[in-house]
Amino acid sequence: MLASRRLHLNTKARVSSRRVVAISPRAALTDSMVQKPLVVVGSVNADLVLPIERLPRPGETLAAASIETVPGGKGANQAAAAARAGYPTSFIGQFGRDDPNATLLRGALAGCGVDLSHAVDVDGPCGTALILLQAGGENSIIIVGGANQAAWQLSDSARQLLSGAGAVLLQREIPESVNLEVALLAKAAGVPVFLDAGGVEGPIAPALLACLDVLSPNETELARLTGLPTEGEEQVRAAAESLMAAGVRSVLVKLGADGSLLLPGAGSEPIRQLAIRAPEVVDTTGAGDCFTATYAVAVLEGQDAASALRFASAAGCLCVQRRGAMPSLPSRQEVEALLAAQ
Ligand SMILES: Nc1ncnc2c1ncn2[C@@H]1O[C@H](COP(=O)(O)OP(=O)(O)OP(=O)(O)O)[C@@H](O)[C@H]1O
Repeated sequence: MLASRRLHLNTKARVSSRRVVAISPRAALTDSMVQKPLVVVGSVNADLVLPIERLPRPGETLAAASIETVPGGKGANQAAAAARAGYPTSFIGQFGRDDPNATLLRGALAGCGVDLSHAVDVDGPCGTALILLQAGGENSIIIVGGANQAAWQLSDSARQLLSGAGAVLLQREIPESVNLEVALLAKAAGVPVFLDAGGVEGPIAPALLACLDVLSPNETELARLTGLPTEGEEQVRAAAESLMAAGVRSVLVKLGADGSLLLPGAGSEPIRQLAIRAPEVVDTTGAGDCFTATYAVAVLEGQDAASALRFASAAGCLCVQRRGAMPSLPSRQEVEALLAAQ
């Protein structure tokens, strides 16, 4: 989360945004789907985290205080978040066959309860992110796509899983052609498609936009995707509406400590959810992944849009109070306890 991209909302906007409109986000998400798994197709990375005072200048060598390898990647984070939230979740992704980090990554996902039976091993390294964590909290990140960007071939069993899923959740850290293939397959089977806009920064192809039931950008991604300003709630809403005009069914904008804004669908009023106040913000890494995934879980469970937003906000609030991405994902019990305390 970039501090500079946060909205400055006026009081009027905040008050009016508290209005709750009970509406089912998607007619397709009926009770009969509750037991069908959420299938996350996406990236998995080994995050190499190096705390440093500042970035080295060209030709300069600096010492890092430590190096830590932690599981990450938007696909893996989102799969882990959904599973931790108590929903049956499968992950379709690619691990580097000869990369020792693959064991760590598989173990972390399995430990969160994610079904990995449709994940595959490919030649080469795992996706890897070198995270230069500077004093003051700023991150500079270099990504090696590795297995995430290698050739993908969806197996027949993976296709079957996707066709019978409760919903499919995508991000933008694997080839966009794979996202399109999966989205088309899901759409043909009547399976709702969620896309978190995080990852590659380019435009989304119209054919992919037309498959999306839920597109979830943060306001920076929203501005880049639409070419429109997103400096205040009205601008965010207008930019989100332009995505709906391009064929997306609903848009869920993440606004960091300012909460979120959902445009549930044509003819339905936007729903503004304020963030649940975190007593201490330790690390916002992964909050967006946690939010999108837990929103998908709540929708799959049949919660109405306003309840689903509150559920995801509680999960996001808990996530920012702990360090790391995957290690900070809250359990179902923690989310429910926080909601009960509101
Ligand atoms: N400081 C905070 N306090 C409480 N809740 C927060 C805070 N930051 C984020 N959240 C919750 O998490 C949600 C997602 O966070 P955010 O908007 O930062 O996503 P993001 O920009 O995609 O994050 P990232 O890229 O860091 O994963 C917010 O909509 C909010 O509900």
